[in-house]
Amino acid sequence: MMAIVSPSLLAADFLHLEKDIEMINKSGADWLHLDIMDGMFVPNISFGFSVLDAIAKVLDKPMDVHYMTMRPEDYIERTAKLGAKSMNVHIEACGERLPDIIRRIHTAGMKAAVTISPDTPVEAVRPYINDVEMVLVMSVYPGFGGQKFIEATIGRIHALRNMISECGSKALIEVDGGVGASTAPRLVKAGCDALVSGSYIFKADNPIEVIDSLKQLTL
Ligand SMILES: O=C(CO)[C@@H](O)[C@H](O)COP(=O)(O)O
Ligand SMILES: [Co+2]
Repeated sequence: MMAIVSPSLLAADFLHLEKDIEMINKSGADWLHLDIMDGMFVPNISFGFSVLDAIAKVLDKPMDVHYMTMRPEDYIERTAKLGAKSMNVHIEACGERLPDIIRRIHTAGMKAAVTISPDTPVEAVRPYINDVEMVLVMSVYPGFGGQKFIEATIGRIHALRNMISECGSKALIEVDGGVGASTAPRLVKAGCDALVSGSYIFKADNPIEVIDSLKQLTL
């Protein structure tokens, strides 16, 4: 099976977003990854619903929305209204509200992904592993694009892959941060199903070819 590729729009040219969305539509990308930040959960602010609404009108691919916010549950219905495929919420932000948030994401008709930052043990997702469609593993500290890949992520992906098979879960593993030519093949080998990649794709001379090269990585 080919890797799922989800380009992260954070690295796009925000003055010419339409051009980048058209490129994504033409490309072999499976999803479009959209990073929402609130300046509280992470020390940065990205973009909000006025931008998401505009994107939704021209985008042909499913939206993979990554909430780096303290209260993602406040936006479940609006995210579903956009037509988003999945909502990725951080375990560190949701705490004990997580089971209810997962239920509400499903009721709104979306797939739910539980997301873990680099310092959160992989074991923290075990209680939810049969309830979510995906686990998003951060391979950088969330908040900014263009950071260096944290090598310890490879071991974390192996551990998560083992947990998923032990528990008979169908959850996909997605990885986010510093994914490029030297890291993507090792991540897929370790058991990743889906690769989020921002700078490596959008800063390339030929982003469509880069997306294809990531897709060629077989699971
Ligand atoms: O969620 C985030 C950052 O917080 C990511 O989705 C980044 O946007 C990935 O960018 P690169 O590391 O691939 O440049
Ligand atoms: Co992201």
